[in-house]
Parts: sequence; structure tokens; C-alpha cells
Amino acid sequence: MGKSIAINAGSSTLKFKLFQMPEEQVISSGAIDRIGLGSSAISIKYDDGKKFKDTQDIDNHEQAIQLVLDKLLSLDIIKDYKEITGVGHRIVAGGELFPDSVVVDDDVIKKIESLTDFAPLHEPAALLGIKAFKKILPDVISVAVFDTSFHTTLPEVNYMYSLPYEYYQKFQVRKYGAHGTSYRYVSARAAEILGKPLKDLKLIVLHLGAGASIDAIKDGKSFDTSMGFSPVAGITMATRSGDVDPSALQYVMDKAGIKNMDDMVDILNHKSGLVGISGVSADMREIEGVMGTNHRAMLAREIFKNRIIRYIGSYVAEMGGIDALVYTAGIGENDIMIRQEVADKLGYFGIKVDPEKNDIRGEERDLSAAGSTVKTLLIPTDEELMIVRDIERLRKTQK
Ligand SMILES: Nc1ncnc2c1ncn2[C@@H]1O[C@H](COP(=O)(O)OP(=O)(O)O)[C@@H](O)[C@H]1O
Ligand SMILES: CC(=O)OP(=O)(O)O
Ligand SMILES: [Mg+2]
Repeated sequence: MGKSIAINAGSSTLKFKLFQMPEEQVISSGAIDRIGLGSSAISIKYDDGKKFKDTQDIDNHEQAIQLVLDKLLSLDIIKDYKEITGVGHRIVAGGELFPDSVVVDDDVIKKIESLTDFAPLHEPAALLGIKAFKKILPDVISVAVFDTSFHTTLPEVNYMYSLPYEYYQKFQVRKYGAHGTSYRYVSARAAEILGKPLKDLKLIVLHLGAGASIDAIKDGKSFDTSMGFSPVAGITMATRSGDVDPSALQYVMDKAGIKNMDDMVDILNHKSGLVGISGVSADMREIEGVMGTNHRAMLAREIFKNRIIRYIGSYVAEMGGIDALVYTAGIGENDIMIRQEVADKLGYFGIKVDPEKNDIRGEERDLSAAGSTVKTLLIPTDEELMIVRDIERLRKTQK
């Protein structure tokens, strides 16, 4: 039928996969890691086993998109952009406007622009991608796939804040969550691996990347999730604070002369989390590189683990049990020590990880130790596959 490309703009990364459809065969995949953090790692796989790798400073997502467009041609992955017959973009925030993926038109672009405050790190980057591909392929179907769509099943009791009700009625202030496209893929795979219908499982999925969140999945649906109105809430992240008492912010603004809330929110998004606590890095690999010698780096890692354990505990209680804990995304897929240390704290739930099985990075595997009553799974996420499937689904609805 043709080639479809999925573009996934994360907070510190830009990933893409080019698929031959409808076979869903990956022709090329690539990632630009550490965008804006210096020494960005570029890695592209293509042509059945060839690899392109480079390190250069990629300062923003605009440069990253341009690099992907250039490499598609210069590495001869495609001869002409016209070979691409479908484009899909990961969009973090859909608010209450987008309960499902949509075909992008000018109205959709305007609506996504209006949601920038709902995901300030992500929405502008995703819009750059949409516009760059629209420019070179104006007549090709372009689809927006929203992280928040998966969470439209949250019960009211879990998505409402304890604020005056009118803020929800007038301004739609509520919990929206994020990483839903990842949860959609990972939960479906977990059910396949466990050999049970998803609707019969209670899962807690840990999406631990630069942006990190936790999802409680019950009756086949997202039931509660750690991110909030925006992706700044929940657990400690690479540069994001996670949950904080708002009155502490008011106090800091007053003492530090931070003039407006925009500047404070910027600090919560860009200068907090692992980098804020450690003063070393936003990257867990670098934090772990100075373990044993740097107290603040070790503290940042301990806080990261503590928040994970805290959320798991509350989600087990909320769901009345758990069948499986599932790890995914950059840290979840690759950080052997974090997975082991988290499991060591959760023995009383029947969660036990086998150190030998856990000695693995980036490959699907059951990590559970003999005798554990709750399974622990490692499932690399595939948001891009979900995105290209949505392109094909929506293509069929078009004339
Ligand atoms: N081997 C590793 N050990 C620990 N953390 C890792 C490892 N590899 C990658 N990471 C972490 O994964 C993060 C990126 O996660 P990813 O899910 O790809 O990013 P994003 O949130 O931008 O989508 C990096 O910032 C890094 O901290
Ligand atoms: C929502 C979010 O934090 O996404 P990412 O982890 O890709 O930055
Ligand atoms: Mg991501």
C-alpha cells in the first residue's frame, strides 16, 4: 500500500519509525536522544541491519525534525518524500477535545495550539513536526494520536481535583494523564504474554522515561494515572518536579523574586526533578555514573524510587490488588538496578524479580522470580506502531 511514518516528539527525544504498510514491517527507525541537553545521540537503523550513529548538539525539536527529514533522503532510506503515504504524530495533550485520534486539518492544528498550556514541553514540539511534514507532503493523510485519549476512561472520582467545581465546568481543569499511547500498546502486549483477556487483569504500568508516569489499568481501562492536568504532576522526572505543595511555590516565588507563575511553572518543568535535586544531570545514566560519590545524585535517585513505590502502593489499594507490574520506556526498559531495587521494596505484595532474568535491557521478558504471586514484565513500548495503525484506521474513514 505504501510507507507510513510515525513521529514521536518526547520531552528530550525525537523518535521515528517508517513502516511498510499494511505489513507493519519496520523499514527504518531512529531516535535523537538528549535534545537540548548537549551531546545529543543520533541513531538510525535502516536497510536491514545498517546503522547510522552520530553525536552532535541538537538544541531543539526543530533541528531534530530537520535532521530526520535530511537523513531519510541522504541515507537513501527513501528516494523521494512522495513514497510516504501516511504521517502520524504523537500529541501529548488532547484535553477534552480529542477522545480519539483524528485526521489533522487547520482546525485540529488550531485546537492543538490552544492546548499548549496542557503540555508546554511537548505540544510546541509536536506542532513543529506536523507543520514540517505538511509542508513537504501537503496531500498525504496526517493523523494526530493523543496520549490523553487512553485516559478518557478515568472515573470522575480519579480525574477531578478537590478544587471549586466551577473550575472544571468553566475551564476543564482536571486530570488528563499522559503516555496513553504507550499504555495502550504495553497493556495489550501484557495481556497477550499473560494469556488472559486485558479486561480480567489489574495492571500497573511504569512508563519511566525522561517524562515518567504510572498507570493503573483495571477492567481493560485506564483507572488512575500519576500525571495530572499537565505532565508535570506525579512522580519525580528528569527535569520535572512531580507533585508539590502549591503553597511552597508561592513561598519560593516570594523569597526568590520569581515574578510570575509562568516562570515558576518553567522551573517545575525544566529545572526540577533529577536535575534539580542532583545538580548533576537529568539523565539517569549520568546520575548513576556518580553513585557512591555524590550525595545529591544518590538522593535524587532515592526520591525517584520512593515516588514510584508510593504510587504503586496507592494503586494496589485503589484497584484492590494487582496481577502484574510492567516496566517500559528509557529507564524502565534499561535500568536493571532500579527494577531490582523497586521489587526489593515490594515483596509484601508478592512482587519478586529474578536477578538473572532481570539482567536484560530493551527486550520483552517475564522478569518474575519463582514464587512471586504478582508477575513483573519488561515490555519495550511501541507508540509508533499504535500511531501507524491509527493512520490506517482513519484512512478508511476518509472518502
Ligand atoms: N541504560 C540506561 N540506564 C538508565 N537510564 C537510561 C538508560 N538508557 C536510557 N535511560 C534513560 O531514559 C531516558 C529517556 O527515556 P525515553 O523514554 O527514551 O525518553 P522520553 O521521555 O523523551 O520519551 C534518558 O533520559 C535516560 O535517563
Ligand atoms: C508526556 C511525557 O512526559 O512524554 P515523554 O516521556 O515522551 O517526554
Ligand atoms: Mg517518550
